[in-house]
Amino acid sequence: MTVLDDIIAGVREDLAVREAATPLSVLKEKAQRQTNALECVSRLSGEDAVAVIAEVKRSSPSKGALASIDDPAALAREYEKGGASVISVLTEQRRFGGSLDDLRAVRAAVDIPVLRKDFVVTPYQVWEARAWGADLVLLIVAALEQTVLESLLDRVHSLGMTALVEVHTVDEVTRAVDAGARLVGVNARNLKTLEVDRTTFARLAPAVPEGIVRIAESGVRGPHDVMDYARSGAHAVLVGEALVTGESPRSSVADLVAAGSHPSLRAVRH
Ligand SMILES: O=C(O)c1ccccc1NCC(=O)[C@H](O)[C@H](O)COP(=O)(O)O
Repeated sequence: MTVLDDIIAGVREDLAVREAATPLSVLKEKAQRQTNALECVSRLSGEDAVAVIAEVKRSSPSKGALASIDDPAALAREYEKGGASVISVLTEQRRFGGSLDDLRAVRAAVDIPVLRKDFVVTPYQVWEARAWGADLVLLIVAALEQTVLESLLDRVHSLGMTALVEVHTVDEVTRAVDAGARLVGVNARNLKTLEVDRTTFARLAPAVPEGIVRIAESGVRGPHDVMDYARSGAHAVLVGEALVTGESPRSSVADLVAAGSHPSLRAVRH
């Protein structure tokens, strides 16, 4: 069993408990009471600068406890003030210490789009994301059969949200594009070994067709990594650990945003 399999087994157990407590019909009513999801594709398309997706991440399978984050809303507000384009909220409980309550709190605290970052394997979780105010939902290609990926992507779009479709190989890029992804996230973290290889983005980016937004996920330690990813064609970066473990989340985000708009990157922007 891989780490990803293990995480998903736990996610399915927790999901069964929530499904027993809240019927899908109730969830749908809650989702329909939400204001419309915010548009995300153009915000992340890196027209003028590399966009920063800043993550609320308490712990991880690779590093264990990272930060206690007693007030995720306050952290998200700091990220927004630092210039983040999107807030990513890890809602998985067992390995990342997140929750849907974190998602709700962050949604209420900021004006920018919010990503539900979890291991989504059923439409119920997509409805949950909308019911708790998410604008984006992560779909991990490695965790999904192609027909399931396609139907989840359709559900995300039908609810007015955007999917961030995560890939780790060129074959997965093809699957993401065939399924209709508008945002493709290349994760430098191998979900089987948990090793981070920052060269993954440069290898996979050329396989992502023009017109699809390319997001570099994981392994950003500071401004130089944002610039390296940008030179390899990233329109946006997704950053967790470096922000939650730093001294000042607001200035850490601001430093990454400044790096992403560095004049030397104008020549490589496309
Ligand atoms: O972070 C992990 O250890 C991890 C392990 C298994 C599956 C997913 C994992 N992380 C989710 C993410 O994709 C990252 O939180 C995100 O890309 C930010 O990465 P980082 O900036 O390196 O914290």
